[in-house]
Amino acid sequence: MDINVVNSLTYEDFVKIFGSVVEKCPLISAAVWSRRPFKDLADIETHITEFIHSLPDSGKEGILRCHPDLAGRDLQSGTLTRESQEEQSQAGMDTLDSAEIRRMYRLNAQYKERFGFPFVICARLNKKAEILQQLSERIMNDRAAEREGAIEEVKKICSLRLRNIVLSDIQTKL
Ligand SMILES: NC(=O)NC1=NC(=O)NC1=O
Repeated sequence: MDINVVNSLTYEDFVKIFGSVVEKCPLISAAVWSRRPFKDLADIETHITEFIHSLPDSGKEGILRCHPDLAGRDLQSGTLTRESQEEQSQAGMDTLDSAEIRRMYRLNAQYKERFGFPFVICARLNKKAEILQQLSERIMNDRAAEREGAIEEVKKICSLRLRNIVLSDIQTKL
């Protein structure tokens, strides 16, 4: 996607294209649009990261609360966003056996109970064994450390979704 095209997008089209790079948080792209013109894709990512880091803890936790559980209700009922569905399937969340599903439900519930926001990890960079391992380890963290770690995962998810948008645009052009 040519950066000059991106820089000439109306904010409606910019949000339509980039609004889902942070799960269910189109506000972030709607805010970042004002920072155009962007030098390149990395520049958009930098502005998104800066926006997220500028938020108070409550704002960061709000972003985390917009994420569906891994192997949770939304996956079971088929109501995940397209991006989340692809990411969770790729990590094998849709092929867990009943014992693994029960373990994910239990650990996700315990994690939410402790922190008041859901466990978030970049599913594209982890397979189910690693996800279960991370969930059972990270639940022991203190809240501040866990909030920051989870936001780092949101940034990884965002980075991969941004790249997907650019790549899919190039593919439609070819
Ligand atoms: N709770 C989560 O970590 N959810 C997710 N991580 C991803 O990479 N995609 C999701 O839906």
